[in-house]
Amino acid sequence: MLMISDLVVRYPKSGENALDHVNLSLHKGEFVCVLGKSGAGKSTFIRSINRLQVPTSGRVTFDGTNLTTLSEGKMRRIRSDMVMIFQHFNLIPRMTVFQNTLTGAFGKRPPYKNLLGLFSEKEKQRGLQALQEVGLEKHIHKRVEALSGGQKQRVGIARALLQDPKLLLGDEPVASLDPSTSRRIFELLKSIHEEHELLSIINVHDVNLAKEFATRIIAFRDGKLLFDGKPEEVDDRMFADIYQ
Ligand SMILES: Nc1ncnc2c1ncn2[C@@H]1O[C@H](COP(=O)(O)OP(=O)(O)OP(=O)(O)O)[C@@H](O)[C@H]1O
Repeated sequence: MLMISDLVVRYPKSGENALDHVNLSLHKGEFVCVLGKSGAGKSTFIRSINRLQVPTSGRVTFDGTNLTTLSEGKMRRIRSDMVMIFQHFNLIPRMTVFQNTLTGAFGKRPPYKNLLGLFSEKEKQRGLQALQEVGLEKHIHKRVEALSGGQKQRVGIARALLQDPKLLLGDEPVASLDPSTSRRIFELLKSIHEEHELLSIINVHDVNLAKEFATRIIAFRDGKLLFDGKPEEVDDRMFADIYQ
């Protein structure tokens, strides 16, 4: 489903590659957690997949389409199959839970409808259903700025569901949350992943969360792919290698 071939990212004025000749093949149904110490390249990797970060060289192929050479218009269409969950939620603070959730449908609608904020009954029904899935149906009319961090991330996930994605990307989605809330968010992500048969690729700092939820773990060190394997293969020695 997703092929990463010889991917290199070098930021301007940097003497080193943030991602250094990475090769990976990732499949539908995999819940991939990405590990690595700060600066290892995790975020650059996630952002290169949906071309928020343009690769310096190499290739990202999604469902048979080479994204690296795609025009911005075609990329926008492909991006509507990909969704990103962010550390700081990226919600619109003054809008309600319901309004924020409905913006998830924007990528698949004509722009004038988005400008006018017109939503069909079917879209509204889908919004409500997504909020039920994340357990926020009682809060639909609250402004998101009044919510806790965990609730905000649930809105982020409901919004993602409205997009009906095939690929879920998470750039440190629990880094701003306490340990028990983080665990609940991972439980939710995993159940949504299974329910909607996604490929999920999620950066996480907490190795225990990765080991508990991932079906596959990859780890970067200095931009290079250091590990690619099963969660139980991340033993103390590998842990030390990743975080040395
Ligand atoms: N916009 C940028 N301009 C220049 N260098 C950058 C930029 N973004 C990241 N880098 C550098 O690229 C390397 C990889 O950064 P990246 O953010 O991908 O790491 P990370 O593993 O996600 O780190 P963290 O866990 O701290 O978020 C680092 O050396 C970082 O300093």
